[in-house]
Amino acid sequence: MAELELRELRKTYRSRGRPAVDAVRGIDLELRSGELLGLLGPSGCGKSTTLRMIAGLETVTGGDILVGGASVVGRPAQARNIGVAFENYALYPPLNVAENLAFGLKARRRAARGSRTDVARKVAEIAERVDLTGLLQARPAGLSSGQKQRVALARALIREPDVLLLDEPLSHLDAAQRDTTRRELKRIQRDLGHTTILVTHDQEEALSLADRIAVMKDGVIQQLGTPYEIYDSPANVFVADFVGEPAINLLPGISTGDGRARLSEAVSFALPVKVAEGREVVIGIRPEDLRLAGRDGGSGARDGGNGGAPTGVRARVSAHEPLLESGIATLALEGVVRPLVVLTDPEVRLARDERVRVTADPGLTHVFDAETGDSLR
Ligand SMILES: Nc1ncnc2c1ncn2[C@@H]1O[C@H](COP(=O)(O)OP(=O)(O)OP(=O)(O)O)[C@@H](O)[C@H]1O
Repeated sequence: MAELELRELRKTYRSRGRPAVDAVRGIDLELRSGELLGLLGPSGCGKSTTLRMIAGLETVTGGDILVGGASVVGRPAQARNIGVAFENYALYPPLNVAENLAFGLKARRRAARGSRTDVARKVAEIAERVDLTGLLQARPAGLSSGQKQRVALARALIREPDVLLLDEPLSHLDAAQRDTTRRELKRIQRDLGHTTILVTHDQEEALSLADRIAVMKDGVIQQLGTPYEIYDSPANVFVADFVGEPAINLLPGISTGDGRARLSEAVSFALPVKVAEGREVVIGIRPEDLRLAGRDGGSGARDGGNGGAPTGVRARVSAHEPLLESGIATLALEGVVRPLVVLTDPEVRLARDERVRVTADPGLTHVFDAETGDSLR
């Protein structure tokens, strides 16, 4: 049985004098027990609305939410046993860390008739787990962003929720803190085994933390899969473009019918699948999947070898930015409007206007229908 299940979940915001907004348009999701699912998408795609409906902070327009097989729709937030750690921490400034952690528990203790020592023991336990023991007497104002984040997480965890919801948990942290906190978050989630949804617009966060990722756009899940599936086999142009840094090259072309797509008179690339002649496509090639094959100006404008002739598509260097781990070259292809971005080895140095050749492995090339944007692989 799925620990958390969303069935055809919908939300339409209606406010007087303004057009209705379909924020979530019928999404289906099933989370296994202990799974961490990343809900990834651009601002306004409906991530927070989905999270708020699960938490019980927003009404549901249609569909169902099941926790442990039972519907929670209509139940107030306090009755759902769902832990939420919000982006803005929502800590109580006059209370110290221990009191902030105890706050949610105390309300429950009254209901469950738990003892005062139970609360103190739980606070100490969870503080130890998330490395807050030395800060229990501190007030929120005196904490760093990373520490506040850990308090917010601990407060969500202390109630031993069935489901944990994390809303942009790393967004206020600087790069160094983000790295450490990300690792800690993963460890804590693994250790405690909570079924978790992590909402983020940051692909790196989703790719590194999540067991599976649901990519969302305009209130619809575009693709659900493991980070590898999302990255290696994007379902459409949107997912391909949203996931990957630097972004995938997306180049319009026309299928020649013999396994290639023509981008211009001079340039064609091999396709991973056969596509009918004349069909308009978009070719997707990730910058790291392109190789510089040579630095001469000879003839031949096809990728792949053909009997000793120079291989690769001819290109001219528009810019090259050598970086520590790899460089980024921007190339111009003859007759092609869009630039081609290629990752280069760290030792490579390219001059502006230098002529090079570039090859793509058809096995790593993506092809999409130009009209629908859907993958044809
Ligand atoms: N209370 C509201 N009333 C009307 N429209 C709303 C309300 N809350 C959100 N929306 C709209 O619903 C859509 C989805 O918003 P939501 O906040 O869920 O997106 P999001 O993906 O979480 O974006 P962000 O990352 O910016 O928070 C947006 O078009 C937004 O403007």
